[in-house]
Amino acid sequence: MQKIFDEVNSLDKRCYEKFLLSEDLLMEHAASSIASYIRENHSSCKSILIVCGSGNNGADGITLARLLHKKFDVKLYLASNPKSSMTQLQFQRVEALKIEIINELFEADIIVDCLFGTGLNKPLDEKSTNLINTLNSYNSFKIACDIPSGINNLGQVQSVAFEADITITMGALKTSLFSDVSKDYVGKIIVADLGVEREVYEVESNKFLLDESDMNLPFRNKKNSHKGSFGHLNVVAGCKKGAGIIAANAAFNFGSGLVSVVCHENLDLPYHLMQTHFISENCTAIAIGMGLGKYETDEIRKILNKNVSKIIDADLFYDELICEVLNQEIVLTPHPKEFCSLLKLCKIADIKVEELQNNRFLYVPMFSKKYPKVTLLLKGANVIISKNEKLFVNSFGSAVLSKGGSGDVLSGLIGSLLAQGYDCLDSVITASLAHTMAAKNYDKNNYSLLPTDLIEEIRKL
Ligand SMILES: NC(=O)C1=CN([C@@H]2O[C@H](COP(=O)(O)OP(=O)(O)OC[C@H]3O[C@@H](n4cnc5c(N)ncnc54)[C@H](O)[C@@H]3O)[C@@H](O)[C@H]2O)[C@@H](O)CC1
Ligand SMILES: [K+]
Repeated sequence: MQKIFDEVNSLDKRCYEKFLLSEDLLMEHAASSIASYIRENHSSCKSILIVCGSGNNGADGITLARLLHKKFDVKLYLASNPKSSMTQLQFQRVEALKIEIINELFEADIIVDCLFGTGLNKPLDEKSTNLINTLNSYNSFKIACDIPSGINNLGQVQSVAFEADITITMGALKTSLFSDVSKDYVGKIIVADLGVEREVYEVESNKFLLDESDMNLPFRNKKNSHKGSFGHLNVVAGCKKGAGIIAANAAFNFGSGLVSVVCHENLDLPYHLMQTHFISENCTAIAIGMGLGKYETDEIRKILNKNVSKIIDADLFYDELICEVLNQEIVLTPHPKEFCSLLKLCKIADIKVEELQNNRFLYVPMFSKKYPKVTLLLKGANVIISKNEKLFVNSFGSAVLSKGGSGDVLSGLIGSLLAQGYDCLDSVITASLAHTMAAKNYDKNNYSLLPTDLIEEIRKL
């Protein structure tokens, strides 16, 4: 996993003070990283348009123009006059080289967006909005320097933002790149070193971006085993029984030795799933909430107080009963609307979904601080997992998963690992990665995925 930071100004400052690197040197490395990327990946392209603002993001762009001059047909567009001292210095350097400054935008082979970086501190005016809209309308390959212009430090987009194919971000990963809104703008993200290795530049952080290698699949490492060695998950099926059956099916395919669906009515289940009317004596984990609908409160309370690992989803986020278990080691997997209800029930905030979506990295830590034993997974374009003030982002999700039943599969995967003895955080991290990797491997199209297709891909991981 890789560290994520809310801000990097203090890390830049640490570089000046601790390693005696100058701002000029850092900027040279920033621009050099973009130049190397272009030389290595787009050597056959001819024209490059670099669009610069008045601050140091613009200065990165002006420096880049100098580095690529002569190798490519480089044109600089200055959206406003160089303001920061670094921008002015870099500008004098390109003037000395007679690099062409243009007043009209055009569809170059590559566009590099250096309009605003981390210094964006107010809404875009009409001129900047129009400029970004024009750049977005071009078919050029689009590179964002540090962060696509228009995304602020909270990962919010007020009107428009540059739609990058790739973002080359300076020094370290920033939280703002991983808001749900940012997902449509950042493209692929790579980190540029600023004169020292990344591990030297970075300090401690409690936020992490998950990599594929963080997925710890339940491969068997003991030969002497039987079905009881891999746990028994009970999935409580409610009114909408399909949800529970999907979860149970996913759980069985993800390695749980036994899976039972708990339901008072007799169900017609696939042969590998068992049915029980009450929680099994030997169950090692419970999944509850999906498709639950109306139910007997006392019965659910009894299940929630059973001393085994639990994953709770869906309908229970609208019931005050949930507040009774928040001091247990449990897993909660709400989508944004359910999380808003949960925040209200536990008196943290009374907010609408839009407010949450604009501030996911604010409300998730608030919840975790109040309930450190809970492992929370907030669904979204970029899934956020949090436990005891540590936060993990899974950015592998895609629109393929935006279908009914995907969440039930995820609950089943988490339940399966809990039943097999994983702790809450490990279950959630591995299940979430497996869920998104399976969706990524589904190669038909991005609209037709069925829960059964997803489970089929899980089987192939
Ligand atoms: N500090 C350093 O050592 C380094 C900084 N670097 C670059 O510097 C960037 C940050 O530079 P700055 O702090 O100068 O900020 P920016 O270059 O992001 O922009 C700030 C400038 O834009 C103006 N501005 C902000 N919002 C505006 C809006 N909505 N409409 C019009 N004007 C607006 C500000 O008044 C200021 O002049 C980073 O994103 C990165 O690209 C990199 O070169 C790496 C090293
Ligand atoms: K930018």
